[in-house]
Amino acid sequence: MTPETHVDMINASEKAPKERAYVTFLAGNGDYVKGVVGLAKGLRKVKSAYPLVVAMLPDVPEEHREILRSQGCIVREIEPVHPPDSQDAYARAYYIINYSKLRIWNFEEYNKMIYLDADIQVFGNIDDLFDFEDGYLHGVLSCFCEKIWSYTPLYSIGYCQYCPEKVVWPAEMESAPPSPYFNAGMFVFEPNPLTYESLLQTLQVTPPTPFAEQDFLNMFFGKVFKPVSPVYNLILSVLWRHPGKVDLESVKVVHYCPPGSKPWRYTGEEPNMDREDVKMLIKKWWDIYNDESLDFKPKSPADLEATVLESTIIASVTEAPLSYSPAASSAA
Ligand SMILES: O=c1ccn([C@@H]2O[C@H](COP(=O)(O)OP(=O)(O)O[C@H]3O[C@H](CO)[C@H](O)[C@H](O)[C@H]3O)[C@@H](O)[C@H]2O)c(=O)[nH]1
Ligand SMILES: O[C@H]1[C@H](O)[C@@H](O)[C@H](O)[C@@H](O)[C@H]1O
Ligand SMILES: [Mn+2]
Repeated sequence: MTPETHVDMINASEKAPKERAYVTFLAGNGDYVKGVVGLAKGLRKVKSAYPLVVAMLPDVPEEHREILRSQGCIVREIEPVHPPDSQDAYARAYYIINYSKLRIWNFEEYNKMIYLDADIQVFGNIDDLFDFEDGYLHGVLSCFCEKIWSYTPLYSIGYCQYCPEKVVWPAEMESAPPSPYFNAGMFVFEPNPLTYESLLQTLQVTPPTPFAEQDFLNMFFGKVFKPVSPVYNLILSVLWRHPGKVDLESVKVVHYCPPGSKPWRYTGEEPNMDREDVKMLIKKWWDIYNDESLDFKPKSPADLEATVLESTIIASVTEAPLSYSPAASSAA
């Protein structure tokens, strides 16, 4: 290889130390692939120095993998992780999808990664999160105010981590206030084979709970969780549940979590979806998604080939496609 060709081949991912990457997760043949494309373009827009790995289940069609490779993503197939007990087919699909996320702890060639859900968009550079203290799992607190939490005693007394001072903890309540609980749509973690094995073994003796891997990860990493500012994962509903808590101007990451807020399915009909701030954030997501100048542009055919080559297959298991709808997250 001549020095010139080498210079030609350098792209953002090659300039960065190999051992850091963003990672997202994709399952099924539905429209979450649009979320991943949007995220890849968003990371490019804010000039992230690190590549985006897409951990995906075998049921993601080749056509979608191709779209992601052409957007510069590193495609990595993962084996589904099955929940310990048998549930009905619908709940089972929900648990398999969410627990499979645990495979990312096995991405040993990286020593630090930032996980982002596919329904997340970055509006500011968050590479600084990689420099947060090693040995901890960094994430943003969940808000307990949405109806999806109504099965918990927390919800019935109106307790939320965003305003703990609002509720005096009732003496008759059996338990103490919960320890800090993070939203599993964004977290900074360190892949490690021992942690990975321990995660999978612990999962096999842990009965599934409604928030699946989010509950599980909170339990598993409880002692090493460090909360970071909500600007690194603004759960959209915090805008109306805790107005004034987060300054939209300073927000770097938006999580289109509440029902009806996935930008690629947005109709504006669900509760709160007609708010001006929500409409503005939906538009900003589409502006990035539609911006052709943010498409991945390999500097040379060799550059494209390098991206494709990095997309190695970890494991391939032939399984019947999973059927899942996000509504299951509340029903499970
Ligand atoms: O059919 C699907 C469903 C989900 N996903 C992936 O799984 C992620 C999690 O799903 P949602 O974003 O729809 O879930 P929510 O953000 O609404 O719910 C929250 O709870 C979930 C578990 O109930 C997860 O922990 C999630 O990270 C957390 O933010 C998606 O972003 C996407 O990356 C798919 O690829 N295909
Ligand atoms: O904070 C969020 C929020 O409350 C969502 O409604 C719920 O889906 C998530 O699981 C949670 O982490
Ligand atoms: Mn999400």
